[in-house]
Amino acid sequence: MTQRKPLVAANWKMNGSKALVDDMTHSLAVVDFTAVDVMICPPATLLPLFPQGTAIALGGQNLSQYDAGAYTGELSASLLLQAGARYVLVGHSERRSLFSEDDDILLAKVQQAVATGLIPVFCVGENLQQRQQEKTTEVLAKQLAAVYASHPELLAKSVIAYEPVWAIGTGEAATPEQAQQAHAAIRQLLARYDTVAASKVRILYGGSVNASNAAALFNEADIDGGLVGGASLKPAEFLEICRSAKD
Ligand SMILES: O=C(CO)COP(=O)(O)O
Repeated sequence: MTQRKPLVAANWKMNGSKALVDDMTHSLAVVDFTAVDVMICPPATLLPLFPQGTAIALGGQNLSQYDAGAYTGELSASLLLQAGARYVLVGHSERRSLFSEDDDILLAKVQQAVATGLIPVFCVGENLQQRQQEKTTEVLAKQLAAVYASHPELLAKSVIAYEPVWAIGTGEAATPEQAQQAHAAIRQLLARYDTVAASKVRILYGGSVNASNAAALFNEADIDGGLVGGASLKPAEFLEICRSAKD
């Protein structure tokens, strides 16, 4: 139905090893990459350990808002690119809440990524209290506006990830209906800034995706793949999730 090719992305967070790089690469060799794009965001030190010349794309989990200089411990977009990344997560809820990344920082990060040729995967999502107070759309609107209202040209270069905070790492995924409703709202909100880009942008669902619930989620009209945490550390299960995504 859609012209959007699905993307299934792994976020290993602060997990993984050289052994997992090898196991995952081996396991994913059988994916039909004409039907789905697959991307892995390992810890940055593991990026160069992935073999070159496979169809698996790589991403960073975070980047600096600065381009170079005296920023001890930080990694620039250019360093990630040179380590093999093509994508980078920006604004994951763990970065927002645990590392105090605010709207201004996140805009700077998306700009750094795009200026350097990385595709930002911009993460948005409400927490439980916001959902219970029926503020989900309002929260999504504010998070998206922080980047795309002032810089609509960044949308055509982005991927969006909808990750409701209450579904991350809890085993309680959004239902396909809940997720589709949020994805449709995101697409509609983005259409304010660029209608064409909004219809083309891939919107991934993240939050307790596993091999049992992936197909039903990916089947929804505005869900263009997933951003998978815990289940992306298990090669056989992650392969199943990749296989659940079709055009
Ligand atoms: O945060 C996530 C991906 O970025 C989701 O994590 P889980 O799949 O472990 O819920």
